Amino acid sequence: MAAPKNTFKAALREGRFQLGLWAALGSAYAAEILSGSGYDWLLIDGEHGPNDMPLISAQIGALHRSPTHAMVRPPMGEAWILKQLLDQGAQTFLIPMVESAKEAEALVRAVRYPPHGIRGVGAGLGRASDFNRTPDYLTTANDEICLIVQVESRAGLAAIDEIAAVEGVDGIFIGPSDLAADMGLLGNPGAPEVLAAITHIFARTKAHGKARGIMTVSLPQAAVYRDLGADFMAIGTDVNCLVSAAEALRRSFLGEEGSEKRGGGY
Ligand SMILES: O=C(O)C(=O)C[C@H](O)[C@@H](O)CO
Repeated sequence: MAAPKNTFKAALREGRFQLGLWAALGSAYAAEILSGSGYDWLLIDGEHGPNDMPLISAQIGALHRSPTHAMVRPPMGEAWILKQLLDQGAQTFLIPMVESAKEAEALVRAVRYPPHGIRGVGAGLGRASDFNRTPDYLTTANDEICLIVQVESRAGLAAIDEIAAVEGVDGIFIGPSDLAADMGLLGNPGAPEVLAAITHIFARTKAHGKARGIMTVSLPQAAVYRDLGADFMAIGTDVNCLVSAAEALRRSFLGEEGSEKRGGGY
């Protein structure tokens, strides 16, 4: 019996758009609730959510046998944390702030077993191998890993072709908020200059045969990104959903008009 099939990676390869949601509450219960909401993937945010390894593992577990695929973002793309996340069953990774082919190549090695990489052998202790109940896990795991790197700075923008060309990078994900910030447009990810950069990154990513990803909490902006060719996209966050729904309920009961003001980033 082989490593679990990565349904998200397979969908991208078949050209099937994948709709996602950001999970930053740091709650396995919330992740389990959201797994029934019809999204193709859920991003477990270890960069901006109050997540540690036990919490991320619990969220991976909450999604484990659901139709919603777990995508995990570590705080940084470092081999030691990727090793732990892999053994906990993560198969799809979103790595923040990648700015060179050298960084991307190191990430590819970190998520693969030798001879193609440096991943330590320990999955027999973890969910990845169904706790050592998957006889062929070691020899089949590499192919079911999906590595997505974030391009979200001027340096990453300048290096997009070398990054997208790296064998083993399956997709490029744009972080509009951080990209805007680095472009001197903090809090304004919808600025024309940012859209121009996104358009270029998408075009070069497509040229290298890789998947194009992005996120937004604005549905009009999501339509623009979809028209630009996004292959996978998050259209909201659990935090925003909770805040907006709770405040809308209060206003509705009290008969209040209008909506709460939000900050520029998300
Ligand atoms: O820079 C971005 O935009 C992202 O990478 C997404 C954000 O980190 C996250 O805050 C989404 O809410």
